[in-house]
Amino acid sequence: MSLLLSLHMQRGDFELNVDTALPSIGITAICGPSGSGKTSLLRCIAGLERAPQGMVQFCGDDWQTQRQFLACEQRGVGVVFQDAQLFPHLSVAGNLRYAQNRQFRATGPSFDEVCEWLQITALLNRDVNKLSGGERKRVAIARALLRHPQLLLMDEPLSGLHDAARDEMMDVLQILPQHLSLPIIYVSHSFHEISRLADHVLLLENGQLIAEGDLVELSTRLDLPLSRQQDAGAVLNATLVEHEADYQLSTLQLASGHQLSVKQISARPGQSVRLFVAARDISISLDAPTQSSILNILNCTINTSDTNTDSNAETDNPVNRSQVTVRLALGEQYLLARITRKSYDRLNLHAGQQVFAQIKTVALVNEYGVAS
Ligand SMILES: Nc1ncnc2c1ncn2[C@@H]1O[C@H](COP(=O)(O)OP(=O)(O)OP(=O)(O)O)[C@@H](O)[C@H]1O
Repeated sequence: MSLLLSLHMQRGDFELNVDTALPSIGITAICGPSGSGKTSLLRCIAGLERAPQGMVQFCGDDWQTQRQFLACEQRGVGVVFQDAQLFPHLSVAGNLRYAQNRQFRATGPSFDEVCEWLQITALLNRDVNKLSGGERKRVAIARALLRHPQLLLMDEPLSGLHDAARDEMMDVLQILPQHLSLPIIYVSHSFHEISRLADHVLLLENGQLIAEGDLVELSTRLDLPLSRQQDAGAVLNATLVEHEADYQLSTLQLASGHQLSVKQISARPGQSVRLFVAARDISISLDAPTQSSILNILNCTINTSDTNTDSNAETDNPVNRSQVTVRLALGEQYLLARITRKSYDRLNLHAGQQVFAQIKTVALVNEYGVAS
C-alpha cells in the first residue's frame, strides 16, 4: 500500500471521515452520490485543501502530519479538474510545453509518447479555445502527465461529454495504466465509467467510507448501492480462449470454467480480459433452454437476492416494488440479474437453487476491455 490516508474534516453539517490505505498501482475510483465528499477527499490528497485532523503519507513520505503540510506543488501530484483549466492564451503545444518545463521528476513519458496515448498530436498547433470538450480533456490529461507526477488525480474527467465522446475518452483512459507506472485516483459518480476503468474502489456516502476493495468483488455486493443503480452489473475477469473468425465472435473463459461468447475482441488467446455484464441483460430460467438464440447459457446457483432494488419506488415496503436483483454464483465469481418481482415469485426463486442465466451475446458488445 502506498497512499495512507487518515482525513477528518467538518464543514457545517458535512463531515468527512476516511481512514484507508490505497494501492500503488492501477486506477482507484472514488465513487459516491453528489455531495458525498469525493472532490473534498481528492483535494485533501492533492494538498489543495487541509483537513484539520489529517495524515497523508505517500510511499513513506509525509505529505501531511500534525506538524507539516506539503502544498500541491511539493507533493508532485498531477491534477486534472472537471473543467480542464487550460491556459487560454497558449496553444495546445504551449500548454504542454509549459508543463514539460516544470517537471516534478526527470523520469517519465516523453512528449511524443503522451501525445500519442492521448491522441492529440494533430491538435498541437490549435488554439485551446477552439477545441471540443473531449479534446480539451485529453489535452488537460496530457499536460498533467508531462509534469511527470508520482500520482495522478482526476476529478470527473468525463463530465459534460456526450455519450460518443465519453466512450472515446474511456478507450483512451483504459490504456493509460499499461503505459504508466504511477497510481491514478479517479473521481466519478458513474458506475459505467468505473466498471470500465477502475481496479480498486472507495465508496463514499455522506462523507463516510462505506466500502472499499477490488471492483470485481464490490460490483456484485447486494448490500452496497452499486448493485441498486440502473446500470448495475458484474465486473468479471476472464481469459480469451479463441476467436471464431467466421462469426466475428470470441470465446472467453471464467475461472469457474464457464465460457461466454462475445463480439470479437482484439486480444490474443490466453490473454486476460475484463468483462462487464449488466444486470438488466441477464434473464433466469429453471431449465436449460435447448432451442434458444441466446448463446450464453450458464449453469449457476442463486446466492442471494435483493428485493429492494428499485430504490426510487414510493414505498419502503419490498412487497410493493417491481424489481429484484438476484446474485448468481459461478464458482468464486458472481453475476447480477435484474428481473421483475413477478418473475421472481412465479419461478419461486430462492437461495441455493440451481438455475440457468441467459446472456445475449449482442448485449456484451463493447462492454469488455483487455485487462492491464
Ligand atoms: N468550499 C466549500 N465550503 C463549504 N462547503 C463545501 C465546500 N465545498 C464543498 N462543500 C460541501 O461539502 C460536501 C461535499 O462536497 P464535495 O464537492 O466534496 O462532494 P462530491 O461528492 O464531490 O459532490 P459532486 O459529485 O456533486 O461533485 C457538500 O455538502 C458540499 O456542499
